[in-house]
Amino acid sequence: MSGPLLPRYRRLMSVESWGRTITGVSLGAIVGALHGFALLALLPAMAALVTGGPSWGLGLAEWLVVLSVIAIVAAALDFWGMRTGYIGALGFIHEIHEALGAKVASMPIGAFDGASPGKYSRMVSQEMLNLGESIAHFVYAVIQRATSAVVIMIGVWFWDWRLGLFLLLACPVVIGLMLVSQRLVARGKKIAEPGEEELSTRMVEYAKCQGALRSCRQAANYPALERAFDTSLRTGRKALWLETAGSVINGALVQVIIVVMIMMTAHFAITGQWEGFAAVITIGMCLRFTTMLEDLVTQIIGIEERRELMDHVDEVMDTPSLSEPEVSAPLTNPGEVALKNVSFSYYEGTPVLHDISFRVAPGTMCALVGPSGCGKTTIARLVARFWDTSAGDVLVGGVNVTELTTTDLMTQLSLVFQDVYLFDDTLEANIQLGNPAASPEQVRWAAELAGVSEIVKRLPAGWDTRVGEGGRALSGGERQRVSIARALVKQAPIVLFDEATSALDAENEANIIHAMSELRKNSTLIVIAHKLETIAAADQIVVLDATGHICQQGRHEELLAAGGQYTRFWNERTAARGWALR
Ligand SMILES: Nc1ncnc2c1ncn2[C@@H]1O[C@H](COP(=O)(O)OP(=O)(O)OP(=O)(O)O)[C@@H](O)[C@H]1O
Repeated sequence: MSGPLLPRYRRLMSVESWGRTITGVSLGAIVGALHGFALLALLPAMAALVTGGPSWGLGLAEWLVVLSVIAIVAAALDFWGMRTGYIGALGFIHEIHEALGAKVASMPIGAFDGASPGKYSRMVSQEMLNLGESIAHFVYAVIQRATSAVVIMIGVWFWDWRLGLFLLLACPVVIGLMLVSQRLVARGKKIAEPGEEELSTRMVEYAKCQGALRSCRQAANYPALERAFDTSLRTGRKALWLETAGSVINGALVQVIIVVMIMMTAHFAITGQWEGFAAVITIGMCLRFTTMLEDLVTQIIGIEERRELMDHVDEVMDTPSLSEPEVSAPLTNPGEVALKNVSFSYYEGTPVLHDISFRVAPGTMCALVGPSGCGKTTIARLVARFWDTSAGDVLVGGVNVTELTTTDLMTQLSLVFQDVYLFDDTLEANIQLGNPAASPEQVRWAAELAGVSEIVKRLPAGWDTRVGEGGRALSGGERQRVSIARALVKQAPIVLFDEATSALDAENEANIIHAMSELRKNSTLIVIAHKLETIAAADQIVVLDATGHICQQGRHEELLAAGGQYTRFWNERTAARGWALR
């Protein structure tokens, strides 16, 4: 979504907050009009002061009363308007957090692919505050200054038509130059932003990958970071030129208006068309008017600078949500998983899976095997509906996953993947996440079985140790054990298990075997299998070739007897293991 900002705010706000914002902005417009009237009233008031007689029907004392009343009323309305506007903006900040949270929860998991975590954290922290500030402060100020300017431009005709005409003619020039200046600033930002983003990503990468960089002797001069620095410097310079040009146009514009106004007024005074005092008053008024215009431009640029933040929010809000039914269709065969003629591509035109069909009966174990990159993990992701298929159907419990609500689908599944993310909380809390209703005994039982208790013994604060963001205080194997314990407490009818590719130590290996046999008692298991023992023990093996087709399917003995890709795969693996053991 693009276009005027106010409607974009509108769609993200509750009726209440929007109402407050509109009240605030309307009060800002009234205050602006009063400021305009006050400035205009200064003209006859000054005339009355100089001549000692009435001007526009009122004497100096009366004009002073008028000015005082305007000042008091404007100050009171200004306070009220700003306060209401700020309350509206605070409501907006609260609501946008909720709206983004709800949106993120309804987005397909695949939509997060490639998005840097920094993008979301920046959006919900600094950017939200800036957007709130924009509506509370900048929009209010723009409306106020713009109304003042309009009132002055109209009112000045009653003072002197020549001045009125000048302001009227100056207006399109002002707006035109303002737009040019604004465009230049915005263009500068657009040019600089990708370079800045790349630089910050490379900086994080540089810090995180120090180990790898040092081992490659690139720690001091990491080429990707140097390139990012150069690009950022180059685009930053370009942006600076454009922004400076914008500011110069802006400043020059105000100066030109001031000079022309002073020259006009001086001309009227010299040619005797105006009294000397009238000329001085007019110059004063014109100076104030130009300051007002300058202010207006600054506020508009402030809003424009925040437009980009609204683009970030809209990008998330416009991401299509996962379509799901209000109520799930009833399961016809709990525990069953079936894929029917499933094809899938992450990017159009580059299919990863082709016409995949297989059925895993409830309570059985299916091993997915095949060369790296053939699509095994993708199959597991489609079962969990991280993405929707390009063609064909995925059925869980006998029902198409698109006919289940996300909550109901997730109730059916436990996911034990390799890239386990743990929350910065205690181990207990991380396991309990699998089933918040699990008793402490159940959590300990799962922890014991998955080998988490072993980890606890080694940690300084035992069960109370926090595992750090993402679980960085634990090794990869340990994190997977926590994930297995989660699956054990959840006791979901179906478990999707991605076996570790790396060699595990004997302790880890034994724990995983135990946990798997426990899971197998009550659940259907789909394992992305790497260990020969797991593969041989499966009730069914689905063999994929490098192109993402199923090339063989059956039990271990049948497949070995049939020859072909599975036999080659098996022989290679057993040979490799034999080689490793010798
Ligand atoms: N999020 C993604 N976006 C685009 N392409 C992807 C994405 N995830 C995987 N792929 C690509 O899809 C193909 C299948 O990947 P997948 O992870 O399913 O393979 P795999 O068989 O599980 O591999 P491995 O055994 O090495 O884990 C690969 O070519 C991979 O590069």
